[in-house]
Amino acid sequence: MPQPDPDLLIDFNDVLIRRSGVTLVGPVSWQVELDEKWVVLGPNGAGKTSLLRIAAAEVHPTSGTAHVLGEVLGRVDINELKPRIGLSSSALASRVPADEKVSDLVVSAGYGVLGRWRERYDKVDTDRALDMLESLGAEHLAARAYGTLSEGERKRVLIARALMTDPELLLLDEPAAGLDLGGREELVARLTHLAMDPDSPATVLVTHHVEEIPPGFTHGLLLKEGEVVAQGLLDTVLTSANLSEAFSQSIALDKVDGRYFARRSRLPGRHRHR
Ligand SMILES: Nc1ncnc2c1ncn2[C@@H]1O[C@H](COP(=O)(O)OP(=O)(O)OP(=O)(O)O)[C@@H](O)[C@H]1O
Repeated sequence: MPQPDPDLLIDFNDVLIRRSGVTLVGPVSWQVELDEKWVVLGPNGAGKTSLLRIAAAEVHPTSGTAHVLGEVLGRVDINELKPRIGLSSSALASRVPADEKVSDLVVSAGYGVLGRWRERYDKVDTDRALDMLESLGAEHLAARAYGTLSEGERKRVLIARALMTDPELLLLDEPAAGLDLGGREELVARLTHLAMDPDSPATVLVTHHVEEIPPGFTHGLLLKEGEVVAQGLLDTVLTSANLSEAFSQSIALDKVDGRYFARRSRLPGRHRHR
């Protein structure tokens, strides 16, 4: 087996997941480098979350080779790998107890647990948790119970938690899902700030919507029915032709101030008068 490239945080070669004889995603070959911010985009059921779960070291591929942070999945102790990966997902969100205090939820990531674990945490850790909350505009929520937060506040708190361990790789699965316009725009602004920070980790953001892509993201992987439609630099991947192929309808795409906006386009000639 070839030696892992130290500059590649994700290095998948012909990775495929099959369950009950059905291919969920793959074969996908995909490389993510140190300073890259990727968007994984595609319609419902395209295999985005399945791919992200391999990157999060939560599942092994059925076939192909997956290196994550230079380690081969299947050979490395996943418990050693996980603190190096920051993950925010709805699956994780649904496991947070409603009475969990926000500051405890964030600080406990540093101890590799969900929920309060120690009676007292080290001051350096509680300070860092507050810093992470502040970077997501959520420091005022530190003393609140998680169950009392709005959807947008929960998303930002979970991203603060994902950043707590200073991960080498940040994985965000549909961070804007369920947010209203204001909440989405607030989150996009925070993620833009993060993406522009030269010290921020390599990031993979999964979404269905091009409107949720923060400026500063560099690369895209477009999936349809488990297969790659296009991948590479974001502007070359996000085209009307590629989106139309992925979403199986004619899509028009605009880019304004670094943001993307998509809509269904009229079929050619349909509106013409004879
Ligand atoms: N354990 C499983 N057994 C069988 N099929 C599964 C399993 N897990 C996922 N699938 C199927 O695999 C396909 C890909 O699912 P996945 O969640 O990766 O897609 P997705 O692109 O993230 O979708 P969405 O945008 O709707 O969240 C879907 O058709 C889903 O029903």
